[in-house]
Amino acid sequence: MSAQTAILGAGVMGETLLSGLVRAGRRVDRLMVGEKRAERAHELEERYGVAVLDNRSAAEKADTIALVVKPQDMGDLLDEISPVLRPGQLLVSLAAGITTAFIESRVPEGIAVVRVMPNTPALVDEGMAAVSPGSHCSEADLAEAEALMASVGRVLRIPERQQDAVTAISGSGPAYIFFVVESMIEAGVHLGLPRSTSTDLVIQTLVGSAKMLRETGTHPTVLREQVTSPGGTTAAALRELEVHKVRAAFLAAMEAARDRSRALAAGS
Ligand SMILES: NC(=O)C1=CN([C@@H]2O[C@H](COP(=O)(O)OP(=O)(O)OC[C@H]3O[C@@H](n4cnc5c(N)ncnc54)[C@H](OP(=O)(O)O)[C@@H]3O)[C@@H](O)[C@H]2O)C=CC1
Ligand SMILES: O=C(O)[C@@H]1CCC=N1
Repeated sequence: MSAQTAILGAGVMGETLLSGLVRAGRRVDRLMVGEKRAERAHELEERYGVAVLDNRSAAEKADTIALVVKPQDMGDLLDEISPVLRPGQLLVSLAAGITTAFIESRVPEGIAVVRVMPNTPALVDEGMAAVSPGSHCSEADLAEAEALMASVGRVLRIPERQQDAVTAISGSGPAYIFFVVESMIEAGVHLGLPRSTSTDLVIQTLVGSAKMLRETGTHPTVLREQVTSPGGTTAAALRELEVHKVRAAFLAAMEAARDRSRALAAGS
């Protein structure tokens, strides 16, 4: 992996990546952060002991540059750092919607670009990241981006045309799961359980179910059928979920996320 890595944009995702790299044992003197706000820069310096610079200085010094600003800010950021970029550097974009072609069109010819869709479980080293190479990207560049993301979870290599769908599934996915968890906790409270009891029950049920999926490799339909006793409680509940079209709602939600990712690519 390259000697120096810069993270430009230290919000939720940028800090998640930074903290993961530090946890994975990356030397902080090989990490830099680009941040405009003095207060936030101070906070990150205090918390991680990392050098916080202006974007241009960080980009100039780094071998690998992670771009972690909002999609709407990407054009301005690229215009800011483009004058100091040189062939041999690697740009790794974590932004939803933004294509490698867009980035390549804003930086000097020949710079390697990798597009990544990460997710926030990277904060606990259980991230899921999908990576796609741009047009000037070598196998070594792609491996470098994969190694960066592998420090905070699993990595999958995908064609860039699948990135908008991936964003809708694993990028936004944690939010859908948290929404389901919130809903189940509230339902437990409605049924008369203390909030803390309901919360414990729901979280352990989620963790146990996720572990079954991962460790047994059994299809979710089979696992669901194993819980569903004939004429029992689960069947009664699942009937309500079908009546309320929850399956169709998930499909519509993820189509909306996919379409929003495409719209971000178009600059809206
Ligand atoms: N959050 C998530 O779950 C995921 C996010 N992503 C992607 O990660 C990117 C960041 O998202 P997220 O972390 O949630 O957003 P945040 O708003 O939390 O973070 C963006 C950060 O970038 C900073 N920033 C804006 N402009 C610049 C600039 N020119 N130079 C340096 N820093 C800048 C912002 O500072 P300020 O607030 O001062 O403007 C903010 O701290 C997005 O592109 C998003 O699509 C991808 C997958 C999952
Ligand atoms: O909501 C968003 O746009 C970002 C991208 C995927 C998850 N969060």
